Amino acid sequence: MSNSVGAVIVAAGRGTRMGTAESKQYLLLQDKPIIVHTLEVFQRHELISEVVLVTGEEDINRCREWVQVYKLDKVKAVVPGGSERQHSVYKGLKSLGTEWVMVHDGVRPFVQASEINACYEKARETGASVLAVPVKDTIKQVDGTGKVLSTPDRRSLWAIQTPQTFRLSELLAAYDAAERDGFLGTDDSSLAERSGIPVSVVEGSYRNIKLTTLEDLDFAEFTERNRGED
Ligand SMILES: Nc1ccn([C@@H]2O[C@H](COP(=O)(O)OP(=O)(O)OP(=O)(O)O)[C@@H](O)[C@H]2O)c(=O)n1
Ligand SMILES: C[C@](O)(CO)[C@H](O)COP(=O)(O)O
Repeated sequence: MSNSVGAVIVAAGRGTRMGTAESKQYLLLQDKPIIVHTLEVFQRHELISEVVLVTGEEDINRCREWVQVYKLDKVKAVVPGGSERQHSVYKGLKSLGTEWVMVHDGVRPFVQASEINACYEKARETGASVLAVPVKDTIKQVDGTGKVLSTPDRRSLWAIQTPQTFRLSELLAAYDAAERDGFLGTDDSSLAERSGIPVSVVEGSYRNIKLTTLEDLDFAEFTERNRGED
């Protein structure tokens, strides 16, 4: 148990921005569902001892079948998610039994093994970590009418990805507090931050995109065809 590392892979979303009939995590990439590509990265990684997969209630059976077919024996549980990502993560966390947890989006299949190592090392060193990349564009804060309000200094802006790595007990406490306070965040770190957990960024790669809209699928096809093991 000491310093054991588990992963919660969330895949209970509907993929409305992708707009496909099939939920994006189940679309095929080189003949294999995207969620399987993601699970395989964690299955292969020597740090990871246990994986919890969170899916839609109606997808549990097919996901359990893929766990068998693709020999994903680190997947210890496939559990139903909730209406928001945060609710899905919370359910996954409650089914995990490791000291550390990496929360990862099921639709980020291009995370590298070396990035998982770097995230874990940073979390051990500083308390918690998130994989991230410096923003490439200039970012502006804009009001509801389209009026530009400010231009934050880009040097302090990072686009946040997953995995996000925490001590499981600390993240669960942060999730309990968020539920109590009715706080809804778009990532796990925002819940940890408000609980006073120090979180550090680990610089990752622009390839670790979250497959969100249709044009991301072209990138995914290209990247999967040219993927090498790191
Ligand atoms: N209720 C939810 C919502 C999202 N997710 C998961 O969280 C990850 C990131 O979410 P996002 O890309 O926003 O996925 P969707 O919610 O499916 O997309 P959309 O917002 O376009 O509907 C995805 O792997 C998604 O399946 C989840 O497990 N449960
Ligand atoms: C967690 C996340 O992937 C970090 O970029 C992101 O915040 C998820 O947000 P979404 O609203 O579910 O796309």
